[in-house]
Amino acid sequence: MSVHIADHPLIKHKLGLMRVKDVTTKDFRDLASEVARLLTYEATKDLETQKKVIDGWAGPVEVQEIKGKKITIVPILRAGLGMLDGVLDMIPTAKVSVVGYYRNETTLQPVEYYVKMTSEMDKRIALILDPMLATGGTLLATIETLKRAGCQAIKGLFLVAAPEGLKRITEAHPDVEIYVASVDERLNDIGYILPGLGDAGDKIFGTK
Ligand SMILES: O=P(O)(O)OC[C@H]1O[C@H](OP(=O)(O)OP(=O)(O)O)[C@H](O)[C@@H]1O
Ligand SMILES: O=c1cc[nH]c(=O)[nH]1
Ligand SMILES: [Mg+2]
Repeated sequence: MSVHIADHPLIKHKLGLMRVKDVTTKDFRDLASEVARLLTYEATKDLETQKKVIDGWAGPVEVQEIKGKKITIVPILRAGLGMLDGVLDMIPTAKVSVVGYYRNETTLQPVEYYVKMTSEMDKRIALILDPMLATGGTLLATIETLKRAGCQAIKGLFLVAAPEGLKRITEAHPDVEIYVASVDERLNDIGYILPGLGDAGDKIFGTK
C-alpha cells in the first residue's frame, strides 16, 4: 500500500489542536514537531534490522541494529522545516537534504529555488517532509528531483493531504510511500485544503 493514514489517537488529538483558528505560532510549531515524531514512528516500522553481539553489562548479548540503506531527511522549504526537529529527534544521525519550492499563488505551480542534497542518494531512503500535500505539484517536483539524483526509495510525511493531490501522486509514483495524519475533504478554488490548517508555512514562521 502506498498511502498510510495515521490511526493513532495522539496524532488525531494533536492535529485537532492545530486546526484551532487562533492557534499560536508556538503551539502550532510544537504540535507540528510532535506529530512529525509520531509519523516517523509509523514510517520507519518496516525498516529491516540485523542481529549483532555486543558486550553487555553481564557479558555478550545479542541486540538488533538497523540494517541496509541509510536515511536522508528531505524537508521542503519552508514549511517542511517545521517537521525537521521532530524527525531528527527520532533519527538523530540522518543526513539532511534540503529542497526549496514555493507555489506560485496564481498558477499553483511549484517554483524551485534551492536544492542541496547529501552524497550517495542512490544508497539512501529519502524521507520527504512537508505539512501540506495540496495539488501535489510540489511533491511531484520533489520526487522527480530525488529520482533524477538516483534515489530509489522514497517516503513522504505530511500532516494533511487533499484527495486530489494524493491521487495525482499515487498515479504518477505508486512506488512512493505516503504517511499522512489526515486526508481532508477537498481543495478550495485557490488551492488550499479544506478544512486543512490554513497556510502552514505562515503559521510555523509567524509570518502574515
Ligand atoms: O501540493 P501543492 O499544491 O504544491 O501545495 C503544497 C505546498 O504549498 C506549501 O508551500 P508554500 O508554497 O506555501 O511555501 P512555504 O512553505 O514557503 O510557505 C506547502 O508547504 C507545500 O510545499
Ligand atoms: O492548504 C494549504 C495548501 C498549500 N499550502 C498550505 O500551507 N496550505
Ligand atoms: Mg506557505
